[in-house]
This record gives sequence, structure tokens and C-alpha cells, in this order.
Amino acid sequence: NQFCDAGIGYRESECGLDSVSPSKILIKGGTVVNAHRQQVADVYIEDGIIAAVQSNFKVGDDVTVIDAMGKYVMPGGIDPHTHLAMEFMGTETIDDFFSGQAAALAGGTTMHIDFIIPVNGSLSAGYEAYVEKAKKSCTDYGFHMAITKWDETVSKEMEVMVKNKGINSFKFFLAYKGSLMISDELLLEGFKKCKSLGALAMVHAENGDAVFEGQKRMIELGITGPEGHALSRPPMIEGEATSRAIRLAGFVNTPLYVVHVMSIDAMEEIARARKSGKRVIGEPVVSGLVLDDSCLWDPDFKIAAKFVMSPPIRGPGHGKALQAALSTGILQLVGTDHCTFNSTQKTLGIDDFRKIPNGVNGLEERMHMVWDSMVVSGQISVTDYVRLTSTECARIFNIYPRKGAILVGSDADIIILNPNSSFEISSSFHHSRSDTNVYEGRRGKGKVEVTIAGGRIVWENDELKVVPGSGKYIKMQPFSYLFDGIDKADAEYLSSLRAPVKRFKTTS
Ligand SMILES: NC(=O)NCCC(=O)O
Ligand SMILES: [Zn+2]
Ligand SMILES: [Zn+2]
Repeated sequence: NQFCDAGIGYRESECGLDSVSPSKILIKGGTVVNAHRQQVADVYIEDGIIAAVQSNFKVGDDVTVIDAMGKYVMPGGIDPHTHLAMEFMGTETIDDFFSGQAAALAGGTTMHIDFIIPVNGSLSAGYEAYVEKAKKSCTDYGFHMAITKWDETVSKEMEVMVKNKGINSFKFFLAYKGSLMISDELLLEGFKKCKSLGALAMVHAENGDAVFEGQKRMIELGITGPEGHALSRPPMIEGEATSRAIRLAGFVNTPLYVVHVMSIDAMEEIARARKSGKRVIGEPVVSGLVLDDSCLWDPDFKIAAKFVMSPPIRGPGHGKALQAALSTGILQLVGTDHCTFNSTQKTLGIDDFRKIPNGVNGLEERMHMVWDSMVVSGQISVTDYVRLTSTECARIFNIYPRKGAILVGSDADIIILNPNSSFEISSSFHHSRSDTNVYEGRRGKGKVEVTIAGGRIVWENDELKVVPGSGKYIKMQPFSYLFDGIDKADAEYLSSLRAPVKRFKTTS
């Protein structure tokens, strides 16, 4: 099998298309957790769909029974932010739609939403290229689309993407000057178009001009190593862009989703906006929650470079503040920004931090890291955990309750987590193709012992059984709940503009 290649750690037999799981499964006696409640119940699965959630469900001999007593039965994780097989900074991410998704399944994530970055700005060409890349998928996925230029064609293609291709979100980069970055003028055009289509506008919020200036400053000072990356783009630059994007989205009156919120500065802008009633969603990523920037000062380039991502991993204090913001509802869901480059690729920037490909891993680690750092520590409940890692993503991108829930009729994407077991992370046995891992050596409580994706047992007894081509593309409809009532606010605004103004003619 061409996909059972080196470095992913599957036995050949595990990759074959013949490794078909049973179509009838009963998960017995576990604590079934949804975002709205938890209960002890059995979950019965037939043909990829949840057919029953009830106590003492009786089945025949043809059903595979999994004992989940004392364990949590939860919706599979949904990662809102990944970059698989992405061409970026002169190279391509080492995890493609097979290895990245296999890693996801081993860590309890059963769906992800990947960013199509259209080469030359053509949305249709970008879409076709990603359809091709995703053919080897072994779990379900959706797409966001990046908008990197503006003209009539792009505007029309956005319409096609939403109406025909199942894309309901577009990302605008305020950073990466000279490549992906767009102007405020384009941002406004994009926001207007998103609003008219019922598509969610997403922003990478860093001021690209200021980053460019900060980078020049570091190079002039002779700081060329990975630490220069963090020093050149401090939190205030993220705060400024977050504030600007929020205000411009407010000006257009369209909902906004801020990706990879990495700093207190950005988080506080989101908190202020939400307090004033603005529809802003904030997505921190797991690296920003549990790591700090000390790693960028490591004297070993290979170690320091693996932590280079944008916005940068921040100083101590930011991660804890972002965790607190998640637990109090200021931020809504956790992603990974999984964008993996191996140590050879990172060496592109050995003499100049500006050339280190930006990105870190996380698809396999997110569910464990959030459980260990936030549930085990008592910061959030188990139902909150489900909301932050799965349900809220499904709601925002309009695929709930097909995804993000254990309800009759939902897709059978389920994990069984044993709170009394423990996990350990190492690049020597992870499932990503990368030779490094930013969570190297981490151990913690709680382990995903079973992953069921689309009704198939794909992870059990520390073994993956993944089938290339078995993952489905999940189309996402526009006008999620975030758009409810937007028209009323518009009408109110327009009527306030049309209030008669009494003027007196003055004669001289
Ligand atoms: N975040 C990062 O460093 N790499 C992926 C591209 C992006 O999301 O900005
Ligand atoms: Zn980004
Ligand atoms: Zn990203």
C-alpha cells in the first residue's frame, strides 16, 4: 500500500483497504458526555451513525461490544485549524492528509477543518488542488479558504465556494507582508462579501508592516536566531491587528473569528468586543495554552526552531490567561494550527529566523493536552471540555448536531477516554511524519483509549487501523447561528441614518 510508507508507524496490514471494522458497535456503561449534559448510558452504533443512547441496551451476537465502565464516552475532537500538505515559506508541510489525519485519530480528533491557501489567488484552482490532496484522507474534514487578493473574479468565486462547494468561512491574513498579507481595503471588501454570503470571516491578526519593521530591527541588532522571531513581533502587534479587525468587522456588521489568539493583548480586545455585544469568536491554539517562549532561547537551533510559529508562543503568563479566558467564556474553542515542518525544513532559517518555516504540531496532542491542563487541574468541567474541543466548532461552522454530539442520528465519531490512565508524548512514537514534537516528553493523566470515526474503530490498544480514502468531505452550509439577527441590527442602523435632519436656510 503506497500510504503505508516510512515514518508513520503502522504495520502494513493495518493500512490495507480490507481492514474493515464492524458496522454494529455497542459502547457499554460509560459516562456519555455532551456539551449540555452527561449521563451513564450505552451508545449503539449502526452503519456509521449513532442509533441509540440509552441504559441497558440489548444487542445480538453480531454486535461488537466495548466496555466503557468508569470511562468517558465523548464526541470525537474537531480541530478548526490545520494546514496539511500546505506549500508555505519555500517548502511543504511534512504531514499530508493521510499522516496528519492518522495522527489526529490516534489522539482522539475525528474531524478537522483545513485552510485552502490558493496559489496565485485563484479560489477554484486552490479548491481543486486541495480536493486532490485530500483524496488520501482517513477521517472527515472540511475546508476554509484564504483570500489573498481582490478582484471581480475572486468575489464571484467566493460565491461559488459557498453555494456549490461547501465552504462557509474565509481567512484574511493581516501578516506575512509580501506574500499572504492583504490591505485594510481588501479586508473591508472581503468582510462585505462574507456578510452577503453568510460566510464567517476569519483573521490572522498581526500587523504585517510592524512585523516587517520588527524583523529589520532584529537583523540590524545582529539577532538572527529563533529568539529574533518572538522579539520581532511582540504581543502589542497582535493586539493592534485584533482590535483593527474587530472594529472593521463591527463597521461592516459581520461576525468575526480570530484564529490562533496567542496573547493577553489579543484576548483582551476580544473580551472588550464581546462585552459590548460584538459577535467575535476567539480561537486559542494548544501551543499557546501550554508552552512559553523560553523554548525559543534554547541554544540548540534544532530545538528552538521547532517552536517557531506565528503569532509567536508568548512569555510566561499568556498561556494561563488564555486558559482562564476559555474557562470563563471569553474564548470559545481550541484549535492546533497544526503546520508541521521537520528539522531539516526548519534549517532553511539557520542563519536568519525570517526563513524558518512557521508552524508547530498539535493534531495528535490537543485532546490530551487540554484534558490534562484544564480538566485534571479542575479549571473546566468535562462537559466544558466537550464544548471547547468539539461542539462549539461544530456549531460555529454549522455542522451541529451531525458532528460535535453523541445524539441519535449524529455521525458515530466517538472517543473513549480513561481518566485513570496516562499519556506520554514523544516524536519516537507519535504518528506525525515529523522528527520533532513541541510537546516532547510531556506526560499527563487521561488517555484516549479508543477512537471511532464514521462508525469504524480506528484506534484501540495503541494501534491504528486507518484506511486511505475513507475520510469524507463535510460540506458546511452558510448562515450559522452567528448570523441570526444581523439583518435587524442593519435595519436599525439604516433607520438611524435616515432620521430627518431639520436645517434652516441662512441668508446673508
Ligand atoms: N501559524 C503558523 O505559524 N503557520 C501556519 C500559517 C498560519 O496559520 O499563519
Ligand atoms: Zn495564521
Ligand atoms: Zn494557521
